[in-house]
Amino acid sequence: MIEIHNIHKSFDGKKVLDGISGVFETGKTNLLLGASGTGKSVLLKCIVGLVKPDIGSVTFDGTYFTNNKLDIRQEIRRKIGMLFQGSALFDSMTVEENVEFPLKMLSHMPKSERMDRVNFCLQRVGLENANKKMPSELSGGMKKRVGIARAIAPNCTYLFCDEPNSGLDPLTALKIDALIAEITEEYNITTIVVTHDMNSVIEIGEKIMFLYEGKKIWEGSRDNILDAEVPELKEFIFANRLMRDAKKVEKGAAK
Ligand SMILES: Nc1ncnc2c1ncn2[C@@H]1O[C@H](COP(=O)(O)OP(=O)(O)OP(=O)(O)O)[C@@H](O)[C@H]1O
Repeated sequence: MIEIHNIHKSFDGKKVLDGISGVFETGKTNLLLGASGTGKSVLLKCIVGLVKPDIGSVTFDGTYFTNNKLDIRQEIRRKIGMLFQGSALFDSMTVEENVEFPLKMLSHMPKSERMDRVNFCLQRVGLENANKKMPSELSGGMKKRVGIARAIAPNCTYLFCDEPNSGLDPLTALKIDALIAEITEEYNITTIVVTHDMNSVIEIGEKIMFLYEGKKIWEGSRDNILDAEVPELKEFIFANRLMRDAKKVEKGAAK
C-alpha cells in the first residue's frame, strides 16, 4: 500500500499540486485520472522520488520515503517497476537485453538465472519468441509488453505506468490494460496508472483518484464514476459522445 499525505508542489511560483492525500491499495490497479496538465505525472514523480514535494510525504507499506535516509529510499526504489510513456526501451539493445538490464543493475543474479527470469517475464507478457528482436522491429503494443516485462523483471512490489495506452489503437490498448491488471492481481503488486483514457477507467479502474487543477476532487471506482455528482468530473467523462450515449442507454434501461 502506498500512502500520500498533503503533497504540494510548485514550479517557479506556479502551484501544480495543491495538498493531495490518499491511499493506493495493494493488489489493485489504482488510476490517477485527469485532463492534460492537472498534475498527474508530477504527482507520480513525487511518489517515485524523481521530484521532491515542497510539502507532504509518501509512505510505502508503512516505511516513510520522502526525506528519509538515502539507503532506505534506494531500498524502496529497487522495489519499483516503471512503465514509461513511449516505453523508453534502449534502441541499441535486443528485447532480451532490455529486460535483463534492471536485473544486471539491481541484482547479483548469475547470467543463467537472469536469462530464466527474462524468459519467464517475456512469456508472461506474451512475447516468448521476441528475445533477439530489436525495438525498431516491434509494434507499439509489443514495445509496451517489453516495457512491462522489464518493469516486473526484478520482482517489483510497486508498478507505476505513465499513460500506458498512449499511441496504441483501442483494441491493443485494452489488451495492455488487461495485462497490467492481471499482473497486478497475480503478483499482489500496488499499481498506479496515470491516464486520461475513459476506456481504461471502465476496464481496469478498481480505484480512481480524479485530479483537477492540482487537487484531488473525487475518489471512487469504475462502479460509481458514471454517477459522480462532481461537475468537473462529469464534464471530463461526458466530453466523449460515446460516454454520453452510454449514459442515456443506462438511464433508459433503468426506467
Ligand atoms: N519540471 C517542471 N518544471 C516546470 N513546470 C513543470 C515541470 N513539470 C511539470 N510542470 C508543469 O506542471 C503542470 C502539470 O504537468 P503534468 O505533466 O503533471 O500534467 P499531466 O496531468 O500529467 O498532463 P498530461 O496528461 O498532459 O501528461 C503543467 O503545467 C506542466 O507544465
